[in-house]
Amino acid sequence: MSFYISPRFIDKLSVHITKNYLNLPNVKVPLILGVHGRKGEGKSFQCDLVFERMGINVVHMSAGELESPDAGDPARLVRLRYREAAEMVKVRGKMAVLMINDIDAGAGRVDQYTQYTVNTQLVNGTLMNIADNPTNVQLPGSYDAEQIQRIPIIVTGNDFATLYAPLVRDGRMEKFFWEPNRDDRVGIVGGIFRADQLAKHDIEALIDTFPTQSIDFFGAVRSRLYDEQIRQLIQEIGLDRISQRVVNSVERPPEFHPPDFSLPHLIEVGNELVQEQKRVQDMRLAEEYNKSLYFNRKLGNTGDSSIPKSETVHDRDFFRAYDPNLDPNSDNGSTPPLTPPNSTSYAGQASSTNLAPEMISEINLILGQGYRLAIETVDERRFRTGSWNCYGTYEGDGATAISALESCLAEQPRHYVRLVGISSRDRRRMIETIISRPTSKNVSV
Ligand SMILES: Nc1ncnc2c1ncn2[C@@H]1O[C@H](COP(=O)(O)OP(=O)(O)OP(=O)(O)O)[C@@H](O)[C@H]1O
Repeated sequence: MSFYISPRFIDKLSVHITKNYLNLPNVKVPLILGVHGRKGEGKSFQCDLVFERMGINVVHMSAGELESPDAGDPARLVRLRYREAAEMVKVRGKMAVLMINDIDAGAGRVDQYTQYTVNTQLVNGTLMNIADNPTNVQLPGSYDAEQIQRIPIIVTGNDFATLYAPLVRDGRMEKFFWEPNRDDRVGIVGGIFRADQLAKHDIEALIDTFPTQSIDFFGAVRSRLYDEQIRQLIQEIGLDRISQRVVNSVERPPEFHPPDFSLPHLIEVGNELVQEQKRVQDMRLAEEYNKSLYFNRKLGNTGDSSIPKSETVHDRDFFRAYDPNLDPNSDNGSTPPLTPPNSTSYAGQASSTNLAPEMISEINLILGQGYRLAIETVDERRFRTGSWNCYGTYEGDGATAISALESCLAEQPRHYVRLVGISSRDRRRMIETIISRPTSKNVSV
């Protein structure tokens, strides 16, 4: 099947790779190309398509190989794979690249709670070292005086800010932020459905119905269409015999007729997937609620990169909210006790309330700390600029706050709603938690 590759993607990769094989006079070429962007937008997939189109060899590494119980192993493996690629060029007479997928998952440091291991340090150091001396990459225990072929390295990832900053600097890594525009999306999704002969206007309509979804989503929709026939096959053969029929059979492999590729059916299947994403998201919100309650209050941790960075409440402020004895000027990073505060339980919690228990707990938590509670809302457009409106502020009485929140959620179902705990002493915003997101649109996970 011939897939679509974005021309911008081909251009960036082909120029980077070719440039690394040329001897440009007095030009220092970065060895690493970092392709970063949202998950599931086709970074790795398109890299492979470009390599295939260029007819070049690839040596792959993945995030999982960048960590090991034995310190030093991953860094050694990076060197080994790099040298393998250099050897390939020599033997096969073709360009080769070293491709490291999802590097931030293996060598990145997400926050101060992610362990920065010896391996993380060594992998970052090794890549820096290779970027600085690409023709002199040695394996431990031996020294090869002969120079080796310079091999361009392509890395993909979601958030390069988690990588060691000197590795990402311009002389070592050229950066390419991959965010498909509508034309790219139409081309790529058209490629996914090419064999099914979907009309261009149907593809456009499908993309416009799910504008926030990544490319990966549309591949999953296509795959889901075959489920009905597979279910039927299992029923016909029997659950106990399906294994033999599929894996170890003298019969011909089962055949499937083209499923229903009509636009309404695609949208129906897409909506099912969105519902499942939402369930995952809801679970994650609950988990984050619990985690953030005791550890940190970074609003950006919900995975929604559109949350403005200015919304971040610093951990120290949060802990200070729980421990007023902490010196407000101290920045010594001393670890606060990880025990939850004694939140005053709100005795009048109405059993008839429609609010989720987490929302009630959040209200209790804020009022229990003696803070003023503010309910703030914002529509989807203004959410990106962080222009929240105050719905109301409440003090002391939990019942009033609960009924106000109920009214707010009923009145503004298409808005983001957050609860804010404000210190009465200095009016600082000590806690901010988004407790509701728009239900009308598909918010991608
Ligand atoms: N050009 C394309 N043509 C057809 N399908 C594509 C294309 N690009 C991406 N896809 C589909 O999207 C899926 C996700 O792509 P890929 O794994 O490359 O995303 P990614 O951006 O690297 O994601 P992550 O950051 O999560 O690793 C692929 O498995 C494939 O099904």
